[in-house]
Amino acid sequence: MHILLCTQPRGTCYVASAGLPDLIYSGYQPHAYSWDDFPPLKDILDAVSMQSSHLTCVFVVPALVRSNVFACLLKVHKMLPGSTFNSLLLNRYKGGNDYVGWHSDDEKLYGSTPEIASVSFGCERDFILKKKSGKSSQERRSDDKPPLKRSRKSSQDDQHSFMLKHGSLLVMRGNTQRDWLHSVPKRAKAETTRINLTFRLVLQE
Ligand SMILES: O=C(O)CCC(=O)C(=O)O
Ligand SMILES: [Fe+2]
Repeated sequence: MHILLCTQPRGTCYVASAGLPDLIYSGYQPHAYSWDDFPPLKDILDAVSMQSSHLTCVFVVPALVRSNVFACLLKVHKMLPGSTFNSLLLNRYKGGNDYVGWHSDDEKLYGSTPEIASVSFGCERDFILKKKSGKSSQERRSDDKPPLKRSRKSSQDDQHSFMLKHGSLLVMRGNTQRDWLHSVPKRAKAETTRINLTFRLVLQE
């Protein structure tokens, strides 16, 4: 698999269906690879988005049945029966120095209430949600400023920390992007690679 490496503090790769508006965030405009460039990712997309009546089709694909990925996709599908996605931002954290800074995925192309299904593989990492301070705060992805502190759920319920383990599924929907920031901070003890797949629906113009 080709991972597009740029100046972000992790590897990223963007895959999207043809004809969608470009994704631009924090000054980055990643090249949109085609699903056909990555057949395994296309299988994953199909599994995540398919209708339940077609679910059995995937069971007969031996490569998927054997893989942990498949169990994960079933989880996504069961939890989000009506959801469809047409783009994927893949993140690769090679070790504890790789991170994503505080941001919200509130780009216009996702609409006002984006649904993001985030599947994680490999090294477990903390994922932190922090309530935005201002009512109309639009703090953007700040990859140049790593979150410094190990966060715990605060007494004001304005911060929550989740350990995203291998095979975990995290879903952000509703007003999550409007009201909350999230980050995956640096972690000295995270020595191995983590791959994170975030499936999103880009609205057609
Ligand atoms: O790696 C993660 O769990 C989060 C990635 C993320 O927030 C993003 O790609 O927008
Ligand atoms: Fe994000």
